[in-house]
Amino acid sequence: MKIIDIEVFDIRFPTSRELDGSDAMNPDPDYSAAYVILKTDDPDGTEGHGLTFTIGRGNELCVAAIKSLSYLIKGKELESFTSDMAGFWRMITGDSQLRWLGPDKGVIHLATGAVVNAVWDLWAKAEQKPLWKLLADMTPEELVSCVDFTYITDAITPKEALDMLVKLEGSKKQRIDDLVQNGYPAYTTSAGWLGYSDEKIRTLCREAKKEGWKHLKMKVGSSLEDDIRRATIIREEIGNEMYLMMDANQKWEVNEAIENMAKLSQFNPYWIEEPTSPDDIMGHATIARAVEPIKVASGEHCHNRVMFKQLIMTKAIDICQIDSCRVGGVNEILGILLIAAKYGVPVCPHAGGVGLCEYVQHLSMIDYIAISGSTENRVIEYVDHLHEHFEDPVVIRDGNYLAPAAPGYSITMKKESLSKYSYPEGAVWKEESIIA
Ligand SMILES: C[C@H](O)[C@@H](O)[C@@H](O)[C@H](O)C(=O)O
Ligand SMILES: [Mg+2]
Repeated sequence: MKIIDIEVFDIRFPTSRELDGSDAMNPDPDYSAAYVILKTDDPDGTEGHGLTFTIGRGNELCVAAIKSLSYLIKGKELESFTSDMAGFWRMITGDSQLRWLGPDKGVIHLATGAVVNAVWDLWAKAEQKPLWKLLADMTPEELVSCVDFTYITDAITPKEALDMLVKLEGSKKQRIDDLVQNGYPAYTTSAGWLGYSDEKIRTLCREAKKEGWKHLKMKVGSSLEDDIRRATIIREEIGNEMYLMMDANQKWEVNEAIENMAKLSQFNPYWIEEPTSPDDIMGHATIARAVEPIKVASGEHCHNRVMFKQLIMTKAIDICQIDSCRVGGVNEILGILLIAAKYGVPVCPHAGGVGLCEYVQHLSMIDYIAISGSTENRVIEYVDHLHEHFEDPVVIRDGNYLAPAAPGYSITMKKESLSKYSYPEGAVWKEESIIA
């Protein structure tokens, strides 16, 4: 199967109108996707779809970067990539001129996420399997051969990775059966957005409890007084049994984070997420020591495996929050999952955004099946937005993600949505400019 053309779309959803997705750092996000379709010469019309997530302005930069990368895959056979997946990833991230824009960070790496994920989607569709199953059916050798170990061999070598996977191989089938039957545990962020009124938070918390959620995440980082008022409301509604997580979205100085968490500890938070700059490894380590037993979580703005390696090896984070497109797609994620498993750090993927729930369910599932072999202390984020735009949206039952069955990486958007939400020419945005 040859990739003969690449289409790229600038898709934006006006979520800022209702303040869905709002937090202390990002008060008015428009959940957006730089969306790519790989067209092939397959007579059945098989396509690979992928996206990278942004929150609105600047999405056009990711679109442009995807176009810049596209010459690396256009006209190539899918098999030439899948026969050496680590080599494919090195090729995409190692272009002698484009690499200068990163390496492995920023807009060019977000674009890499979209392109790499589209190739994985295409492969899974060609094999007629959901992505998690494509990965689950690989031998330990095959799975390890998908990972580029450049710059992480001090944390884990290919041989160590292989030994870890071989140990879990015999019990894989049991975990697959468990997943298919029961799904993978999730937590909800849908009630806790910062821009919601107290009344709305109250209602959504009550509903979340009724729906059977066991974990709920709220936003903090506005004023401490405000955070305390909102946490009081939330605990009143959800009681003391449910886990409550807090997310500061990088708002605080290191010392401020420690002081504020001392005050917020009365609400018994399970973790504090992104307490400070995502690049501040020492700062995270300092906070983690000071706020124990509250855990420190981070990763949605962690741009590559090398940063994750440092955060994990220095025990700066207790919870690793991979983001399916902030890093360069499935290959790099597998490397991070391996590091996290070796050092015993649970992975709880970030999924606030569009399409991220659809993506990360596959990643947690393969982590459970073949890499960490555990769901203990692990939950996938869930947000209740925009799933209706996908052909194969996530399914939640009793607070668990059910294993997707359709072939691919679950990221194919409906044609009508691609057209209606295209920016700025789609109907939704035209309406907006008429109203304005
Ligand atoms: C702007 C976004 O909605 C963020 O608030 C969101 O990704 C958040 O950090 C999360 O953890 O879900
Ligand atoms: Mg977050």
